[in-house]
Amino acid sequence: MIKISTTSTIGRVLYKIKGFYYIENEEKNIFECKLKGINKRINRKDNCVVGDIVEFDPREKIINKILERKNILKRPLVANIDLLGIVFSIKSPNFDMERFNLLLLDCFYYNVKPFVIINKIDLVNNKELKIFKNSLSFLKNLNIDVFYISTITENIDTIKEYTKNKVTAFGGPSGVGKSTIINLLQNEKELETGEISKKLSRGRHTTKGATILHLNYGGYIIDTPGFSSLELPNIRNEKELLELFSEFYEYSINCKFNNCLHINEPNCYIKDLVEKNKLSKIRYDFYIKTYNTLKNERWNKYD
Ligand SMILES: Nc1nc2c(ncn2[C@@H]2O[C@H](COP(=O)(O)OP(=O)(O)OP(=O)(O)O)[C@@H](O)[C@H]2O)c(=O)[nH]1
Ligand SMILES: [Zn+2]
Repeated sequence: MIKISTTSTIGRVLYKIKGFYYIENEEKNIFECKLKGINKRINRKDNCVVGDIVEFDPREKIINKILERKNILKRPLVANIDLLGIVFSIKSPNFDMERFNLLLLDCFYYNVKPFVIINKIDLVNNKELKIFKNSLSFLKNLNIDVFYISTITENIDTIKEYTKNKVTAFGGPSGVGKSTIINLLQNEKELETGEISKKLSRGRHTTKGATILHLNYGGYIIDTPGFSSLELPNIRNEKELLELFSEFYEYSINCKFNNCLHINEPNCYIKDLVEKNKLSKIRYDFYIKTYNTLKNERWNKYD
């Protein structure tokens, strides 16, 4: 058991500048602290990161302990995210299904709950929108919520409601409207908590890392939309890959082989379902492609 001194307080790391951590306590006061030596011993970048919930001593200005994390993302390096908003535009730039699936895979791998925002629907007609929605119908099987929006022609109150009292990060390709959306969510806040916002923007100019911002309607937002990787996470084997395709899981007990990878095996129930349009071919093809990439570029090295 670690002894907690009487001055110890719990707070969240909002941002980090040159070895100083800016921690917010429950009363929304911000404290500048350093990391206690013992926590620094292993010299790693992820010792203490933005989003960490920490025990700190406000008098000594020292972080004593980092509490267990719910999750940690690598890019941006942030911990304890409740939601990741995957933002794409339907057009301009065109929607990119492969990249979209890669981001979903990242979410499952890092144990972050995703939701999807398809922006710029003002650029298509009703028919095009309907066809597009159909191509993303597989999200329902994955229990992923999706919002079709335009920051120009619609208000985004549904997204405010959804992110209320949550820690939300946004990711997606360049130019899809992430900053526009974040600004719309942020705007009212500027008026009410100008003081904190001033402090935070000071941090923003001097740090390249992630920053967490308040939402006036409750909750936080990560303002570094750096989660847009095209690289596969470190999936170590077939089993780990299959775990990231949860929609296959419940059906795979019907495959002839209980270790079926749903590739070339006979009597594969998953392949049957895909042929009958009962499982998304888009997702299945992405699975096969990912499997092949990992097998050729990573796993065979350990054979
Ligand atoms: N037609 C249309 N344009 C939009 C919409 N939302 C944003 N835009 C425009 O799209 C462009 C890119 O928006 P940003 O918010 O800068 O996109 P971003 O995703 O933050 O881009 P990066 O900062 O490069 O990652 C801007 O010119 C916006 O005005 C929308 O709903 N419809
Ligand atoms: Zn199978």
